[in-house]
Amino acid sequence: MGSEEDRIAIEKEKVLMVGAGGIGCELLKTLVLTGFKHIHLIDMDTIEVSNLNRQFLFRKSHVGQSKAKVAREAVLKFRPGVDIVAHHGNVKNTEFDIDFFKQFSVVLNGLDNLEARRHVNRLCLAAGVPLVESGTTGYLGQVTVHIKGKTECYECQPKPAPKSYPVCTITSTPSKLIHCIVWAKELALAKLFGDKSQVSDLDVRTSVEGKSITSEVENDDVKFFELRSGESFRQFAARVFDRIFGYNIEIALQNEETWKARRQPDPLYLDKILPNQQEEEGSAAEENGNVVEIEQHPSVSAMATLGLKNPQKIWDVQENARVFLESIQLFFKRRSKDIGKLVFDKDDQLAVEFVTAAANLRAHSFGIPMQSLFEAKGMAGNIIHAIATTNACIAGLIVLEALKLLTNQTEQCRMTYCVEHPTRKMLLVPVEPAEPNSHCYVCSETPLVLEVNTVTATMRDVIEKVLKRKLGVDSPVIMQGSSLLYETGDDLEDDMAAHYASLLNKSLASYPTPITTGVVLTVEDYHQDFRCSLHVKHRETFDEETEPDGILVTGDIASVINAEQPTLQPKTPAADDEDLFNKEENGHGDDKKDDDDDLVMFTPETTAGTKRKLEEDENLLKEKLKNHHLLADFGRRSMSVVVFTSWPVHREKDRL
Ligand SMILES: Nc1ncnc2c1ncn2[C@@H]1O[C@H](COP(=O)(O)OP(=O)(O)OP(=O)(O)O)[C@@H](O)[C@H]1O
Ligand SMILES: [Zn+2]
Repeated sequence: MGSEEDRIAIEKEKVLMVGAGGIGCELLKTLVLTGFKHIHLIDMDTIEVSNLNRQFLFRKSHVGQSKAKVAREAVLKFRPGVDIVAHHGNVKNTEFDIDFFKQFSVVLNGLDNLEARRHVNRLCLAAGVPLVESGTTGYLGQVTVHIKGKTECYECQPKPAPKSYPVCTITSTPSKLIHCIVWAKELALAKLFGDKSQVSDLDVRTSVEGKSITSEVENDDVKFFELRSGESFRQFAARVFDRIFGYNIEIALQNEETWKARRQPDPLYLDKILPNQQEEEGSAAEENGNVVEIEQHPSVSAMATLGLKNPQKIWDVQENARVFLESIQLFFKRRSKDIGKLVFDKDDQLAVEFVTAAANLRAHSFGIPMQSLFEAKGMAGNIIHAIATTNACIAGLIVLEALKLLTNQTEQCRMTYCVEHPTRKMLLVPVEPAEPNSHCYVCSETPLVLEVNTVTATMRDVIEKVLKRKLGVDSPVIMQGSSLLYETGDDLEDDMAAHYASLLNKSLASYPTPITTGVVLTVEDYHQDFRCSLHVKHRETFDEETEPDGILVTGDIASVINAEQPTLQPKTPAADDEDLFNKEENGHGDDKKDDDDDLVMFTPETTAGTKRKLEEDENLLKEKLKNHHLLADFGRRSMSVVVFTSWPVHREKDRL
């Protein structure tokens, strides 16, 4: 920072920080030490043990408390005079609306997921507040600056779509462990312990290609996965085991076509794998049957009760079977409050144990090598180990950019990329920000084309698969001309809510005014101050491999959403193939996982004409980055710089 004048100016500015995690802790400390005196801080999370190694404002005694509040208190201890307002909540909550954002001179993001980043981007655009956006993953990091009308917004550039897998690969023909992990996480775990009302187009029952499963069978299937009266937990677990690893595989084998060119899976039955073990073991043996309300233990572990100590050891089939049985029993005995609403969380030890065991058993059946819990957890949770030093560098860069913004030096602002190996002796590579992309559907309201089979797709499909998942819209209002087709909100009258709900499952073509080729839908989200128009185009068929959603959004964001993205992920200790880094498997992920999250992207041809510095560094940068697996297909597109967009979800967790 330059002059005394600047310093005094900074003291008056009010800034908003979003995220008090790895970057956020560093950022808050650096902000106050730089002289910022008015800071609002939003974080929705509470402190976990696994945060402590890098989120240095937190101590063991803080575990379970609000990150935002503890971070504030910790900083006030060494800078008591600073005015810090801590908000424990989701930045997407309606209390953080455009007016809330307008009170700040700049917004600084230290987030870990695409969904929240997009949301903050939209509010910053709406409020006209500049945004400094950041992300780290391992040694890599970036800080980007977004000023409405002057630079790209956060969404001007393509973000790689989360990896998705064809439904049939997951349900019928897995060939990699990640397919089995997706199956265990999204199907088996969800089916046994999740919200059964959630519609899923996947089922634990292995689907038989070419044969439709009748609703009667589906019904039977739902009942099958419920505890029967008089049945012990162990009997239930054993019944589920034989069904999903034995019977369902036998059914799948009946479809000879499927296995002509593939290795046939082996059905697994419990009496063959654990022939002498009919009884409960571990802690599950302490109580039997439908015992009610035993004390709930959120940290209960099947490994612990079975005496399996090393998370890096690959369990054999028997051990996987024992963990599978034990974890189901423990869920019923010690986690019964979670049953019916469980969602996979990488920090949930018992859920990770269940997923590891179920995935390994399925892998074994399909002749796929099994993995240790440590590796499986990394894959299921998309974990890349964080490095505190990278977070600290990135936080420093965020503050530098904020200072430039607040002292009228916006032309000095830079996007800065932190690389693993020096490029021209630089580990921090600065790039001049690009101008706004005139084809951006967020900041330029470019119309989009919605390609969909209007006879089979429903409005629910459009809302879930397109508006929420792909376009990041939270509370969509959908109009066709002047007719309102859908809206949400607490103030909605019951009869209107019922009316919209009744339409949700109707196909688009069967709407009162059919929604088919030529129709333009207008989508708005008032909270985000977002609007766009979707030009509907009926299309009969979609490629199951490349278009598993059966819906495409094209136009200028075609490359953003639908194109196959280069896989440029840095290697981590847990990685053995590209799938590891692509969360949101099979398109089923909730948005969180999304976490996730996008990884690396290129400046595509659509931005030709935008100004880019470092042109001369391009080749060098390419070479350097190639060396550590960052560039997969540099040749395919013309580009001037490599951009890491945002960061893979869940990072460092060394507590296994
Ligand atoms: N929508 C949101 N609203 C408010 N805070 C958010 C939102 N999404 C993410 N965050 C916060 O952003 C922070 C990101 O920090 P970080 O990447 O270090 O993640 P973490 O959850 O602390 O660590 P890990 O993912 O490795 O467990 C977290 O504290 C998280 O709670
Ligand atoms: Zn934009």
